[in-house]
Amino acid sequence: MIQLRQLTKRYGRTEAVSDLSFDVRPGVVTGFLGPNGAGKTTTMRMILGLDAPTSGTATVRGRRYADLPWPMREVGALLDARAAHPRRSVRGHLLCLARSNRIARARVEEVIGLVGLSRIADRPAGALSLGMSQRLGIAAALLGDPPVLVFDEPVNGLDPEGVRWIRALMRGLAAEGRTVLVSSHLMSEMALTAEHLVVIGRGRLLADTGLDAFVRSDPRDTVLVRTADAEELAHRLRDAGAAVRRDTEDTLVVTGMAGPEIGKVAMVHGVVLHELTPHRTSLEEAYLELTRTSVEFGGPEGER
Ligand SMILES: Nc1ncnc2c1ncn2[C@@H]1O[C@H](COP(=O)(O)OP(=O)(O)OP(=O)(O)O)[C@@H](O)[C@H]1O
Repeated sequence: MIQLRQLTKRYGRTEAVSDLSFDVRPGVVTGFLGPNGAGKTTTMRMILGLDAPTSGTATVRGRRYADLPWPMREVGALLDARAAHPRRSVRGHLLCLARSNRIARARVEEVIGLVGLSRIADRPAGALSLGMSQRLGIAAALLGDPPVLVFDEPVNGLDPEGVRWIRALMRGLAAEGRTVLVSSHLMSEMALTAEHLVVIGRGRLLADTGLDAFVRSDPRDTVLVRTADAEELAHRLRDAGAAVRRDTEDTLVVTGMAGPEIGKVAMVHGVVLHELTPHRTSLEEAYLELTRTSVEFGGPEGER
């Protein structure tokens, strides 16, 4: 479990993270979403003790990172895939981390196999492709077999095979009962990986919800209705409480009433329908709408 309470980080006049409170629970992948510059990396760095909060707290299993006796055994992280010393080999890098955290040598070989780097374990880290570096970063995160994992944009720069592999890995880790927090600025990516979503914009919490509830709660679902009696039906539907917009001569866009009820109203008033198509707001649309203002006003300030 990761817990954030009123977590705030200021850099000069920029408030990168503002009063952020949420829990990341075990057993599911939690997607941490927000547009560029929203504060995801800063939040993760505070969870991992790499940045000190201006105020508030971030704890892993009830303790601040600095108070964890064997941090790598409590929480594994992938923040910067190119963090390994470029001249050190894949195996050498992992052995070095294992030694300093009193992790058995056998575990190094295990994680090398787990991330599929066995064939290139003697290659220097600096000679790896971005995808291979990501795998090495993930191997390092898994080294201490930690119950909590934090991944910052892990699919960045990966080919489709690598992306599928990471998705399966994260879901597998969560299925083992671990706490998995993974950041992305792409809703399309999170829709395929996460069960729970935490969305932030300009450092503030915008949503903390299950993936399903995220779209279900959207009031902008519409039904497209085509009929030769558009005028008459629009009138009847409005009387029944729906919001109706006339799209073309024979097309209405109805909000606030589901397809079956619209059909019933039409039948009662003898209106023949030519089409009745529900349009569920997609995750992507709901996400864009939610973060719209954070992007608009994020402007140049949002750039590092
Ligand atoms: N070390 C720093 N010094 C000054 N400002 C910083 C620093 N680190 C982050 N910021 C600012 O804090 C804000 C949040 O940045 P952060 O990198 O956490 O966002 P992000 O959501 O991870 O974005 P991205 O998806 O682009 O990585 C930005 O406005 C950024 O410019």
